[in-house]
Amino acid sequence: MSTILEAQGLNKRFGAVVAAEDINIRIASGERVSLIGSNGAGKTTFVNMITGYLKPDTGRIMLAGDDITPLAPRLITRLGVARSFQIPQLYGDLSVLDNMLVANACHDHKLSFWQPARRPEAISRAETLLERFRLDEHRDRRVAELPGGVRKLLDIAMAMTGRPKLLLLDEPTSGVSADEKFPMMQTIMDALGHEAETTVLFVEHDMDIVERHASRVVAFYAGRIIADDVPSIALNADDVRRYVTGELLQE
Ligand SMILES: Nc1ncnc2c1ncn2[C@@H]1O[C@H](COP(=O)(O)OP(=O)(O)OP(=O)(O)O)[C@@H](O)[C@H]1O
Repeated sequence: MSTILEAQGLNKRFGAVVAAEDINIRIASGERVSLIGSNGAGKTTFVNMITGYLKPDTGRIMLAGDDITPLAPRLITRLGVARSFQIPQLYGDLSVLDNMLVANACHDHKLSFWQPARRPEAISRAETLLERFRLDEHRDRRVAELPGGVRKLLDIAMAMTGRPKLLLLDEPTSGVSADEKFPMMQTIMDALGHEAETTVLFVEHDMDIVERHASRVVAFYAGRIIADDVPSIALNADDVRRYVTGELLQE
């Protein structure tokens, strides 16, 4: 498998806080990688450095062999890195379909008088994604009227309109009830299963979800990677049980 993302020696400090310390990681195309770690461990800092919202103090980030470290976030998005947010960034007054079409047009840079968002091929791609994310029944509803879980699914479906090489999900099921959480994650992973060219990195606190849906786990503590392996090994590592799941007492 070809390497889609490579981080080389990333360091990031905020004053005295070490948010990333010598992060080295290579991710192959098609992997489903879960980023785990307690609050403040450095997961979001890592995600923000990949998307360009934060620049590392030292180190490099390569996307499909190209150095993206100095690039602005919108250029990194254009090269194929998409993300969803803990709090979805949606247009409440527009319909679900129109949110999809705006996301698609923003990705294509084709939103203009001459290239309206409602092009047949854009509508067809949007409808396919809505179906895969089980959002088709909501197609014509105003986003402001939708429950939180549905909005989260829409946010991820919107991120997929441009067929990204790399999709970053920040706690996709946070804020969703325990009953909804597992079916929702299943829907997300089933939908992403149709997009074989997209590699997925997801931040997750629920270890049952990690075990079920990740092909690889990268665990952070105090800005460092303390485990990087398949779930059955990473989740049983002493440092992970000590600093992430709390199963062992901290020394
Ligand atoms: N913009 C910032 N300014 C100052 N400190 C920051 C900033 N962003 C992150 N930090 C600090 O860097 C450390 C790592 O934070 P980060 O948000 O990456 O952790 P996290 O693993 O994503 O945690 P959580 O699970 O709570 O989201 C924390 O100590 C945090 O307070």
